[in-house]
Amino acid sequence: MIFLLTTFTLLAIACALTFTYFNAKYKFFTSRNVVGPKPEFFFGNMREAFFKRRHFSSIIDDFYQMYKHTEQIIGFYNITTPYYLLISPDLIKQILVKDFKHFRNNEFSGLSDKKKDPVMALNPFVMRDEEWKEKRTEVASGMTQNKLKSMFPLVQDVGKRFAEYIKLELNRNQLKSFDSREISVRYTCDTVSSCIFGIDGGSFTKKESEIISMGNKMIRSISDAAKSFLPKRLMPQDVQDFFVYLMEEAIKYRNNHSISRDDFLAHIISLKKKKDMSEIEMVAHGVTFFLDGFDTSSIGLAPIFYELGKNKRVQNKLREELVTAFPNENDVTYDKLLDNQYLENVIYESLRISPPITFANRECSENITLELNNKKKITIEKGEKVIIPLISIQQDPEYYHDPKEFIPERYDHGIKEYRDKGLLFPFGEGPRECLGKRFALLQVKTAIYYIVRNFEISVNEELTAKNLEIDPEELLMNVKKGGMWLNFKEIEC
Ligand code: HEM
Repeated sequence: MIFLLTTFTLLAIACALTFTYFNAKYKFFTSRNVVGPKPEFFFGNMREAFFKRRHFSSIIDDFYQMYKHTEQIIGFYNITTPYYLLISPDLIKQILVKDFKHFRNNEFSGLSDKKKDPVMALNPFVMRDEEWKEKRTEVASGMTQNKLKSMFPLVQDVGKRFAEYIKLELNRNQLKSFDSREISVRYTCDTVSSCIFGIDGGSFTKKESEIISMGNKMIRSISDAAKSFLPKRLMPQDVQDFFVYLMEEAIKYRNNHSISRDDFLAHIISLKKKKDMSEIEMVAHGVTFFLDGFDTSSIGLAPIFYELGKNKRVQNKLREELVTAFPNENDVTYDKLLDNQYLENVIYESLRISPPITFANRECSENITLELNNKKKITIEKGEKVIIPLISIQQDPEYYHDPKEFIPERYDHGIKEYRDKGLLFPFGEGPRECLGKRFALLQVKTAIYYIVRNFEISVNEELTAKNLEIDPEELLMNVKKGGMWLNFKEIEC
């Protein structure tokens, strides 16, 4: 009896303490006079994301819709962690650009442990403060216009092989449907393999190439670690060994064959000489390029094919534009392809509707007081977290008429206008903007060119969900549940 009573009392105390703990946590925003949705015990405002019923960004979008007419900034809880959600484009620009020094790190900064995870810890995405600045500059200087120009023939070669691959598959089976993401991964994997390691990734000749399976293993491991928000090893040892080996072989090959090319590998080799860089640092730069160039770019490319498949008017107009601008294969130059306005509009319109990264986040590094329109002031303190709902802004009917519709002509007067107003930022904004933006655009434009010139694309409505949703299993990335299935018909033009 005494035992039962003691157990019962201890349980009651534990419950009371837990309840008090959660309650205290949920006073964070009320104590600061910041409004937001009411949290519920344990889950905060993220019950559906916790059970993977909905994607984090869809839930954030509900909050955005709830408060967009009344607030510039609100607060919500992920379990017990408070997050500020920025609603006003002006405030977003302020935090990403003007007050960057107060928000120079993102939440994933410091996620990986330098000793356990030497390669991933050197990726600018997870680095902080001065170290971040140094590494970002090192990677960015390997992606200048000149270097990208010298990589263009390599990307072009993969673009041609991409079209050949689809033709070959269609010859085998005319009725075959392709998962847009799956074919996009094959293409992006081979472009980065060629540009960084100087190798053929084999994505168009093998069912699953080794480099794709290593890339996928790395992505799974990062995603698991990010979900737990604990410092963990992001890159499994066998994946690290694989990339170390690739880098060693690439450098050996280049030295033994006296190849001189102004590309990313040449940049890494020159950094080694200049800065006495270790082998791991060299591999880390290669992996930074590989990781996003393979994964994020494919997530950005897949919906472009899908939108073109759904919108025959835009697809035909784009094809006509490309045929007029590039009557012959020799006319396809780096400058002309990158300058093609309609192609750029098509890409940005798809990135507006389906940005691969649906929200950006920042961690406050120096206290700051924000003055809001209603004269209210909010102080965000060091260590506190802020979310920028990229996808919600980009789909807000207040800023875009028919926001779900794919209308590249919206940018006929320029994309800059939307960017300047803080309404279009699929690559983020400010000093921490996507480091590979220029390479990504080159990669995506080349793929679209070769596919649209060679095929008529249509959506397989039977295999593709009517209302495409973001897969709730994904933490950050906008991968569509069930995939986007496409049919291709070879054409001559
Ligand atoms: C369509 C393709 C891509 C999209 C839409 C995209 C988008 C983004 C976004 C939204 C961010 C976060 C920006 C922020 O927090 O403000 C980011 C960061 C980053 N991206 Fe990309 N990205 C793409 C491709 C690439 C490629 C090809 C590379 C490398 C070659 C790359 C390298 C990076 C790196 C290193 C960061 C972290 C930058 C930092 O924290 O300083 N991305 N990207």
